[in-house]
Amino acid sequence: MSRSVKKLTGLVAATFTPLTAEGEINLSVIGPYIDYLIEKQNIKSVFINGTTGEGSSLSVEERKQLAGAWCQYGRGKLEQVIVHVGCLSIKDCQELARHAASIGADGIAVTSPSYFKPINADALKLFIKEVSIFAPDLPMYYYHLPSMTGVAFDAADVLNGIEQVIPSFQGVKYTGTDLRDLGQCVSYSQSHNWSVLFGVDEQLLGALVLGAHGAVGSTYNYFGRVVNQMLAAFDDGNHMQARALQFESMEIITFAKNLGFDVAVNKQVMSEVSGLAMGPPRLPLLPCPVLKAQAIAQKIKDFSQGH
Ligand SMILES: CC(=O)N[C@@H]([C@@H](O)[C@H](O)[C@H](O)CO)[C@@H](O)CC(=O)C(=O)O
Repeated sequence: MSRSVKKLTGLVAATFTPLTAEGEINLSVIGPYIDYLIEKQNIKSVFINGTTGEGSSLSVEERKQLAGAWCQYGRGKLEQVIVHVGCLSIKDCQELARHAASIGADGIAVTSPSYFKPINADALKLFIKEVSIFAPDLPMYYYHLPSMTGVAFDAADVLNGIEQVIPSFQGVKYTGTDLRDLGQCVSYSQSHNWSVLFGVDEQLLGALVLGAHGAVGSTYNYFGRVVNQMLAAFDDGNHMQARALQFESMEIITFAKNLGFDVAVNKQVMSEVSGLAMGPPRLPLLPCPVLKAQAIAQKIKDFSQGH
């Protein structure tokens, strides 16, 4: 990798993909969405086309158009646009990686394929390497997501020695709850100056204690401003304050989970809280009843107003 790397830290919003009522991608929302994240949520970096963004339900062409719009409208406003390029076909991953490099993205991330699965960490490393060579100058992040991919070998095993095969490797987005494995990722990353970003929003404080450098998550879209206060309290050594804020976010997420909190519900919640028209989810996800989203959104608004 030739250019110097901006280390990815702090809160990163895993963005939703705006769709029209007819189910087509709605690029007109991206500009106002970026302004909303910066002005109302104090969020300056995004992770697009991931789980929250229904990336696996989008065509390669749609993913390219979205990545193009995020990079175009985010230029000079956002600090980092990370493009998730994970797909079942390595050819699609490679095409998306090459495209991300051509539009000036700041990094790419890849999940493990989840239909034909790698048989071990070495096979997954090889897969990530074969994607990375299509964007050799872009920081590459492994997106560890065992709950969705079913690929559950330790992320630390994937990181171990990966710098020898992928010079552009820069860290891991860890969406899992195994704190032993997470800690080992942080430990290994230290000597490489890589980033470990945590992806379970309701457990972020535990990950910060272990040394995570930031977080990528859906809830930072609508309460990132308050979670930034939690990060500041933690950095100041005010653990009581940090814990109180994490408890409040836990309570909201638990409330939402008890109502059935999938990406479709989450997307409608974002529309209710932000006023941006995120539109429906794409099948197989089903639209969320508005009253359910409004109940969750009200909790979020109360949380935000209280801070
Ligand atoms: C499985 C899942 O969707 N996890 C979310 C979390 O932000 C999650 O919505 C939150 O912790 C609430 O459970 C993120 O990690 C996903 C994410 O970063 C992405 O959209 O790629």
